[in-house]
This record gives sequence, C-alpha cells and structure tokens, in this order.
Amino acid sequence: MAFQLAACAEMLWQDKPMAWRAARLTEMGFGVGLWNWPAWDLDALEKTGANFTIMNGYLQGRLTDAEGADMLLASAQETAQVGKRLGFDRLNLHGTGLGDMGVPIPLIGSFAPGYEQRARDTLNRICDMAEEEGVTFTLENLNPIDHPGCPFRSTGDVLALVSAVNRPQLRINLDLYHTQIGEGDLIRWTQACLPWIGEVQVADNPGRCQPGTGEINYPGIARALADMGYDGPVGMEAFAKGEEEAALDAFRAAFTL
Ligand SMILES: O=C(O)C(=O)CO
Repeated sequence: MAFQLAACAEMLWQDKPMAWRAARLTEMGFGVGLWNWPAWDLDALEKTGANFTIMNGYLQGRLTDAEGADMLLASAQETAQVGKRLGFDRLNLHGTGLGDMGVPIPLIGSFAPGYEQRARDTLNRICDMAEEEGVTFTLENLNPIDHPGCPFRSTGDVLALVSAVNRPQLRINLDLYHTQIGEGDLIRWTQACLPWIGEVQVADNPGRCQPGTGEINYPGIARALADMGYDGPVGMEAFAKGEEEAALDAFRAAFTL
C-alpha cells in the first residue's frame, strides 16, 4: 500500500523562496501543497515542474448570503484559474481569512439560523463552476482553538455539508491535526469521512510539527487508512521540528507500510 505523499511548502524552509521549497520537495519525492497564491511568483513555480497537490484558495466572500456567495464564487473561480495553471489536483476552500489587524474572520460561513441550506446552495454553485473548469475543491475541518469563530471548526460540520452536497467536485480535506484538537477519535472520524475524502492532512499535536513529535499515533493511523482501502493523498501540513529533511523522512516513515 503506497500513499501519495506531499507536504505544505508554506510551513517548511521559511527563509527560502517558495519556488526553491517546491523544487526541494520535488527532489525528495514529495508533492507540493501551497497557500495564499497572490504572493507567489507563478512563473518560477511553474518552472519547478513540481507535482502540485493542494492549494488553499485566496477567498473572499461568504457561503451564506447572496452577495457574499457571488463574491465567493468569483474568488473560487480565480483560484481555479491559478490551480489549473500550476496543475493542482485539489483547491481548498479555507474557512477563515485574516481581517484588519490580523484577526481571523470567517470567510465562508456564519452561524445564522438556516445557514446550512444557504451554504449547500453556494457549494452547489461552486461545484457547477468546478465541473466546467475541470477542477476539484475541498472543504477542510479546522479547530476552534487555532481558528475561533470559524464555522467549519469541527470534522462533523464539514462531513455534514460535504455529504449533503455529495458531488465529485467537492471532497473533504480531512486534517487530522485539527480533528485531534477539536474532537479526537481520529480513526472513527476518518472512517466516517472516507467516502468523501479528497486528501488527509497530518501534523502532530501539540506543536503542529511532523509525525512522531507529539501524541498522535500516525503509524497506527496509516495502518487503519490502509485497512479501510485508502491509498490517496496524505499531505504533511506541519512545521519541521529540527531540520526539514529529517522531518520529511519521519513523515515518510510513518506513512510507509
Ligand atoms: O489554517 C490552517 O490551520 C490550515 O489548516 C490551513 O490549511
């Protein structure tokens, strides 16, 4: 059983240019995940020939009201254009942005009554666009401590929405670091999400560093994923404790069966 391993370049070698990081991950045999595309030099990234796996969209708007939904659809479509240019497999609808003064704000939801139906309608519009563009979006579970106020602060929220929309253009980006903080019970949540998983993301807790630096039994999770028949993407979205190369080797070892 071989998983498709990738790592988030944003969190590694933070003193190096992004294209350098993408090239280094490629040399080491990993796919490349990225955040925040407006800051990047797309030409330089394109030249790396990296296998770009998942990109956090630079999103504006909201899922849950007409005006916000139009904005969100437009920014998801811009994300799709950048994603297609670099050949990303998945585009992540990230639930928060940074407002004035760097305070996190919910971008794609709200807690108003009835928000689920409006959110489903907007996600269906995003799926229609994704079908035309030939791209896949994911919705990621976040946790309420790192992302207070975010509507998708539990695995259950994300599972409920993605399973209700139930379209191939919308998958779950199951982030087990966030699940661990929010809910725990990682293997049961993975099993519940399995039919809709587009990617599994990993980091240990506390500290959000590579597998083996905290309390999560990632080799056990890798075995459970294999037993469930999952052989899809696993992305390390984590800081390196120590040297990046050693952190990536530890990640690879945890997910090599
Ligand atoms: O912002 C976060 O915490 C993320 O997991 C980004 O994907």
